[in-house]
Amino acid sequence: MRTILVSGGAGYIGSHTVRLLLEEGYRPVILDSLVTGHLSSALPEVPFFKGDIADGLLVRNIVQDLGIDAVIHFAARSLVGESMQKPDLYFHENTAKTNLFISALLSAGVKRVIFSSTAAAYGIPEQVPIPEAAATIPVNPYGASKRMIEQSFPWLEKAYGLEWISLRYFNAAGALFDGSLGEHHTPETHLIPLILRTALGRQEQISIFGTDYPTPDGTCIRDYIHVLDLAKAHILALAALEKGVGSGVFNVGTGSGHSVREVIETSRKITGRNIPVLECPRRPGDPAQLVAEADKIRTTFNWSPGYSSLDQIIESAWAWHRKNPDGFPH
Ligand SMILES: NC(=O)c1ccc[n+]([C@@H]2O[C@H](COP(=O)([O-])OP(=O)(O)OC[C@H]3O[C@@H](n4cnc5c(N)ncnc54)[C@H](O)[C@@H]3O)[C@@H](O)[C@H]2O)c1
Ligand SMILES: O=c1ccn([C@@H]2O[C@H](COP(=O)(O)OP(=O)(O)O[C@H]3O[C@H](CO)[C@H](O)[C@H](O)[C@H]3O)[C@@H](O)[C@H]2O)c(=O)[nH]1
Repeated sequence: MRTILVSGGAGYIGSHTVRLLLEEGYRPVILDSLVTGHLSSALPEVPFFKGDIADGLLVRNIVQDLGIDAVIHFAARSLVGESMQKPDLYFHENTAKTNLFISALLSAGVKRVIFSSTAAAYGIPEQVPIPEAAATIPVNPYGASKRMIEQSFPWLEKAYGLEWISLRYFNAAGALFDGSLGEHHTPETHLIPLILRTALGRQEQISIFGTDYPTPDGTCIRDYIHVLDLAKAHILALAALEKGVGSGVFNVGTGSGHSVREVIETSRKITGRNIPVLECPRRPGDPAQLVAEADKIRTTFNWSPGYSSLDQIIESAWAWHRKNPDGFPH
């Protein structure tokens, strides 16, 4: 049985991936500082270490004591707006700490890492759908902090034999379908949770950031990917590294996009609730369209999304929000 260290395993995407690792017969181990994560999202049977990825001693002890075979590295700060206000925080938390984390892993003998990257690595895309080979010119420090780590990987591969896969997620969304696990960020900035909070009457209206984009209905288009499909991509990436498929960068998206208005309309249909909207100016830094070209991950890993229709994404997210209007208790 392979033992996988999951940094950020008490966060949104990490907690769903831990569930899938268990189902697929892996032994996950969580390292999380709980800076944005929730202890109550972690299962009691999964070993949990509260600590920082930059704590080299702790990391080496975990690797040695638990016999870590590979790492899935989710732990990061990921608020684009905050990164514009505090770029140094993002280069410290995401870039510097990840570099320390990987050094500690390598010194303890762990060579396989799956890394959470982002569509923000591309910046404003020149073409949509966006292929992995597109230019990467991030337009915010968050995207830059992740891209710098991707740039370090080939050097670490050459020097130390690091085997790495960087997954560039598009818009992670959705939850477990039984409402037992879902998305709880504070502050919440993502579109779907905010729409569903509005459906629950927790906020008066949902703001639409920009109605004058060059898209069919004037609102931004995004490629929403169900968190379980995202989790599956990590499992397949691990298997690929085990088989020696080789390191590289992969988009994780469906290859098709939905506008903000479409997401609101589908949410009205699924919740049966009134969802008032407020049309607002554009949010700075939002590209009109972000849609993945997803051929590389489909052909290399034989991955395909199973739960990423807009209906399935919103149904599952609604199950979580309705059952847990206040999110996780701690
Ligand atoms: N949510 C998205 O749509 C999205 C899109 C693209 C990329 N990503 C990336 O995916 C990853 C997970 O995102 P998420 O939405 O689950 O975020 P999240 O905030 O829910 O989870 C991040 C987890 O990492 C932990 N953490 C942060 N810094 C840490 C540190 N220094 N040491 C130990 N633990 C630490 C937090 O406590 C939290 O549990 C992040 O790297 C994020 O940048 C997310
Ligand atoms: O109240 C809101 C919130 C969002 N939006 C719009 O909804 C779309 C989706 O916005 P999100 O904030 O949910 O997601 P982003 O596309 O901004 O961000 C995602 O993609 C980024 C890459 O650009 C990063 O990877 C980030 O971590 C990830 O959540 C955007 O057009 C945004 O302008 C609204 O209209 N109203």
